[in-house]
Amino acid sequence: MLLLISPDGVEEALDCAKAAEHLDIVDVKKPDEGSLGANFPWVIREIRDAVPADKPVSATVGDVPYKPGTVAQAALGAVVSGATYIKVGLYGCTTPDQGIEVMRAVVRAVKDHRPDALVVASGYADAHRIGCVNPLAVPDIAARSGADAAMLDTAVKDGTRLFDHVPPDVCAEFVRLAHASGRLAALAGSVTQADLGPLTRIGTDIVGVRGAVCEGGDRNTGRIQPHLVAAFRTEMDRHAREHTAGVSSVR
Ligand SMILES: O=C[C@H](O)COP(=O)(O)O
Repeated sequence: MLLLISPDGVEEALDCAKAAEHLDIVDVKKPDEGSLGANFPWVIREIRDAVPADKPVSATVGDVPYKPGTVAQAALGAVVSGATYIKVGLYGCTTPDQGIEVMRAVVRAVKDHRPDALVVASGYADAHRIGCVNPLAVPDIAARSGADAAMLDTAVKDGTRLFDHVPPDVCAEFVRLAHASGRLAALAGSVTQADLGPLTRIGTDIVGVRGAVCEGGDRNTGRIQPHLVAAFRTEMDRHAREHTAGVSSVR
């Protein structure tokens, strides 16, 4: 499982750079503009320059409306600015067809410019609170639009967690559906170390984290702490080892 960490700007990205050996992807967002709030192009560029070249930079395009042209242009802005994972939060899409239309436009805009960039279709575990597409529709939206990954995050950051809205067995189905069409499965939403056991067991490819590696566990008032990133990774590695040992002992 890969660890994606979301700093809120250049200063925090520098703290991520100090913990670079413990993380896999640096994810640029602007939390005060929403769960998947988009940051400025120059911030993406500065963060790309600040983190080691072997660490991919991801950028969120926003909690987007059902406006395929607008979103495609924003996605192109993110990839031109140096991000190679482009995440789109399908906030304003109320049906799978709308999600597919938006994501097809994003895939074309991104891959025309940079074919090796990865496009991530993100839904929300608490979709019922905002009226957007059902979480289990997201893997199919990713598959039918040509996106590379299906993701879930929480839309409302009020302390409720991924598993409060989509329990582990449903997340397992999400991962299964994503894998069945050859997509990666990414999960996030106030994930803590306590969630790493189930996330590992169900085969999650990428876990996205911010609050759990911020001072005081607070994604808004706390800053990312390199030692918390290291501790999170240690716990991920422990679960990965235990899972591998468990799988081989039942063979
Ligand atoms: O993409 C990952 C998100 O930034 C997760 O943030 P969070 O752990 O504070 O919910």
